[in-house]
Amino acid sequence: MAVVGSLSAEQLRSFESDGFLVLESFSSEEEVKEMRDRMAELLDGFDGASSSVFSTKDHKQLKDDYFLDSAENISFFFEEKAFGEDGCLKQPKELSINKVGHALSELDPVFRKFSFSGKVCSMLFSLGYKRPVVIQSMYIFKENCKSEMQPGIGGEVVPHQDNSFLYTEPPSCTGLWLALEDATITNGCLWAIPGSHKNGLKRRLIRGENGVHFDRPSLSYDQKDFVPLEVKSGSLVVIHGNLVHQSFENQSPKSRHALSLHVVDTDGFKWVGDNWIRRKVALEPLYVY
Ligand SMILES: O=C(O)CCC(=O)C(=O)O
Ligand SMILES: [Fe+2]
Repeated sequence: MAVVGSLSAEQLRSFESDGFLVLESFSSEEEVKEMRDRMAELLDGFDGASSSVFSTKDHKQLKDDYFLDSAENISFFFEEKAFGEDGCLKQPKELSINKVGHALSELDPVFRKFSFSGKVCSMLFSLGYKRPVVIQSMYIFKENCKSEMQPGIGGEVVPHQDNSFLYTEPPSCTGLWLALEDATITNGCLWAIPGSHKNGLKRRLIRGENGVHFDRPSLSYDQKDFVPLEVKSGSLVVIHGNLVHQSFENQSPKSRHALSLHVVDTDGFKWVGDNWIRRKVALEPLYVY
């Protein structure tokens, strides 16, 4: 496949210097709607019987087979706050879901179409990818609860670097975060520390015999170093694998849907065996250069 790079020298400089880049109007309204409608359909078909709470604060559930198996299927994860003391959902399942993942790009035709699109490929080509694969794809809801009784069900994502979770030797992960709704400070937009990608990878999540653990304790970051990345629906945020980023709870009555793809290179880069994702079937590359 012939690919040409779509990023300008100025955009590449900005990415190099900040560790992130916002591409406005990357997706059209129709494309965004198609993905949102498709997710509504997938949720409709989900019975809620088999699922797992997902929280970045508590890594116990990562041991859960449901999570580990989700590397190669389309799984549904509930918000921590979604359940009452009786163990029942406090509100309809559409408002209780944290995310759906982690092989949407591989298995679902609508998300696959976006992931393999010419514009995604040419952007990755600009970044130097030779044989990129979407190693992880997820639809993040960060839902409001549409009730004044319990605002902010959409949970926080604590500060992290994506290379901690998706490690190649040498590191090659880039996050492609597509806003499927406007993301603002009040509904839990991304926040990042500009330039933090230059300070190296601080820790890794290791999959061992008995589930997963971090090899080092978490670092504390100064909140005043983070800048908010408020973006319009359809904007793509390109995230360097070592960039420190986070998001807060949704404190607003508006949801904040997003599609997050994580790409690694498979030409000259080795997917290490102790990553949480251990694929039985190799992924199809977006292109081969
Ligand atoms: O959507 C969020 O709030 C966080 C997403 C994230 O950390 C990522 O896509 O790498
Ligand atoms: Fe991330």
